[in-house]
Amino acid sequence: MATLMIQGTTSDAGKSTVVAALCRALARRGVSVAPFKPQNMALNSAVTEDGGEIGRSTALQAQACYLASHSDMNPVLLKPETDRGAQVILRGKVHGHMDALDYHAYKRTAKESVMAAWQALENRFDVIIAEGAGSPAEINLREGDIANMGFAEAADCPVILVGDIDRGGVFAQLVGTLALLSESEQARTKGFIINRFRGDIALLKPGLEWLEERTGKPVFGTLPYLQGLVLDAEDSIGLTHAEKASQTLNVIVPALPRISNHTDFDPLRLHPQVSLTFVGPGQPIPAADVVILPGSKSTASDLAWLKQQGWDNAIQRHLRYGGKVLGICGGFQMLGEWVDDPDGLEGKPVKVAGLGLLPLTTRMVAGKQLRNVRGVTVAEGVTVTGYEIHNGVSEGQALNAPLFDIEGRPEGAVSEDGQIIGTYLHGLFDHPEACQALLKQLGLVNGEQSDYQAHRERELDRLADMLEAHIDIEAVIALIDAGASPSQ
Ligand SMILES: NC(=O)CC[C@H](N)C(=O)O
Repeated sequence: MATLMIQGTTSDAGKSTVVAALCRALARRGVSVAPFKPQNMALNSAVTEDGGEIGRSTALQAQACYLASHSDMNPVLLKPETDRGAQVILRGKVHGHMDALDYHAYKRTAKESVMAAWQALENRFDVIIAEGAGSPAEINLREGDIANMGFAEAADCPVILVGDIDRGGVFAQLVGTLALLSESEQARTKGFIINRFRGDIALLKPGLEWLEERTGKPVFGTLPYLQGLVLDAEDSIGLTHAEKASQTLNVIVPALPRISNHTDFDPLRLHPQVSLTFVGPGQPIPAADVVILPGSKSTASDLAWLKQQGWDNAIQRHLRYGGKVLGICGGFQMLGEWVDDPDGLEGKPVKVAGLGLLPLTTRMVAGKQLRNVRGVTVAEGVTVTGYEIHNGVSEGQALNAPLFDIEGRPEGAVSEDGQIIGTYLHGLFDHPEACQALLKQLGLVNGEQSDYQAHRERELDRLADMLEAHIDIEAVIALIDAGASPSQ
């Protein structure tokens, strides 16, 4: 039983990717390994096999280990609902809503859950690859920390620090981060990984030697910038998309302030016949074949945002021109007549008018619905898989014409003219046949099959290959075996 923690000098330094790569590299060598992220802040979540909710990036790392995901792999998940408050998920279950100050105080209690979850994993697996959050040098958040060094110290595990050279200033990132750590934290930091390097490594060499000399710690390797990597993102939306050979179906998605599970769209980003564009605030809304309203952590406030941006009128115009609209989860709720949140589960108590495109109303009720599902499309009987994460319960006539049949339970809605479609299912494009069938319903008549699951598996292997080629993995394994002993 041994734990290694990967921390980063900044958010988005590539920790999740390094952890996924390391997990796959070790798992395919036959090591019994599991991922662990003590605390994550993200609106992309997954339903675990034990019926809990964790960050998607951790669920992907579980897949990298050939494991089903488990709530213990990410015991604290913070899902921001406003700029200052978040829903706190503890070991897979909703604990409540807290603002930043309350949470800071609550961390001491949360730490017990974090350590209990880690213990449970340690009992099941030989190696745990833990992932930090943000940077360990956030000195204002250091007290009672559970996300980075607070966990590493409690678990007494070694740490590797990842710096992102693509942002520039990587030596300052690494040396500066180290300088801000306490002596014991510095000692447990056993070396570095430089991420996202492009160019001639010969030019970087003198810098790496300087870094090793200056800190007395090794650089385990320098990872290249990976082009076109599409894997479940932790939170931020990568707005670029590769050029497509033939652009057939133009899909636009408003980048809602509280968009949740935008990973639903990854299969579309990769699909050779789909051009997917996220439209941000203030951007003109381009002409499109399909508008998809994504999931939202705060349906009512995102709906207000949508109206402020003029999307309600744009969608009406889009429909008049024969376009189609798909709403997923929060987006589905927005398509109805009312969204009612009497207890303020997602902010303040409100009742707001929806877009009025489907005869249904939604009420937010306590007790989150969390489930992985499997069913068929009503139109063609094609297999679909997905998962549900929502408080809302919808009612109304629209539900009499469902989109899916989930083992006898009608799910979603299709308008009479087929222009407006809604569903609570996330991950609905993941299954290749479902993706093809749904794109057909959205207007792509001769759609090819695009297998996103197979893509994910290939990408994980590609990541592990890349890691093996550029990192001294034997040294990393030796570090895992040695633990946090004061070797340097
Ligand atoms: N995942 C979602 O889009 C959730 C929708 C909404 N916030 C609810 O909880 O019902």
